[in-house]
Amino acid sequence: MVTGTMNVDWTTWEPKERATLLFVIKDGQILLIRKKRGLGAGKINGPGGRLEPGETPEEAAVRETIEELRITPLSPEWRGRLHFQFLDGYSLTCSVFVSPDYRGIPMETPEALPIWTPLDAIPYDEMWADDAHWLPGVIAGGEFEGYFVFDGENMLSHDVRWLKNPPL
Ligand SMILES: Nc1[nH]c(=O)nc2c1ncn2[C@H]1C[C@H](O)[C@@H](COP(=O)(O)OP(=O)(O)OP(=O)(O)O)O1
Repeated sequence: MVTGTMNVDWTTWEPKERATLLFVIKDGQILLIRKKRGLGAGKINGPGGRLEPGETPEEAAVRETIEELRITPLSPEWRGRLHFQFLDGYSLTCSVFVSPDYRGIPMETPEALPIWTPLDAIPYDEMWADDAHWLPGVIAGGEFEGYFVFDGENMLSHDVRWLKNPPL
C-alpha cells in the first residue's frame, strides 16, 4: 500500500509489472547496453524487459537478451530481485540474472547498443540510481533483495538486503 508520505508496506506490496535484467560477465568485462527505447531510454543498463504471459523470469531474461543484443546468454543464475515503487503509482519488480557466457556476437538492434565495459569502469552516473547500490555486490557474487522508491528518475529511498555473500 502507498501512503501520502510514500511509506511502502513491502510485506503486502504487489507489483503492477514484472521484468528482468541480465548481465553477461566474462573475462573481467560486463556486457551493458545503451537502451534506445522504453522505460529508461538513454540510460545504460543490462538487457531486459517485461515478462510475457506464461513466461518464467529466467525465460524472459533470455528472450529479452536475444531480442536486444542477438546473443543467447548461457547458464543464467538468479542473483536478486528489485522492487520499485514510483510516486505516480506505477510499480515494477525486476529479477536480476548473471550469465558467465553466451553464444553469438552482440549486435546493435532498434532497442539497444551493446557496450562491453571493464568491471572497474561501470558508468553508474549514466545508469538508474539504484544500480550502484546492488550491482557491485552482484559482481562480487552476492544475492539480494532491493526495495526502492522513485519519483520519476529520482531515487527517494533505497534498502538492499543481502541474502548471500554481502559485500564487505
Ligand atoms: N530503477 C531501475 N533500475 C534498473 O537497473 N533497471 C530498471 C529500473 N527501472 C526499470 N528498469 C529496467 C528493468 C527492465 O529491464 C526494463 C523495463 O522497461 P520496459 O518496461 O520499458 O521494458 P522494455 O521496453 O525494455 O521491454 P518490453 O517489455 O519488451 O517493452 O527497465
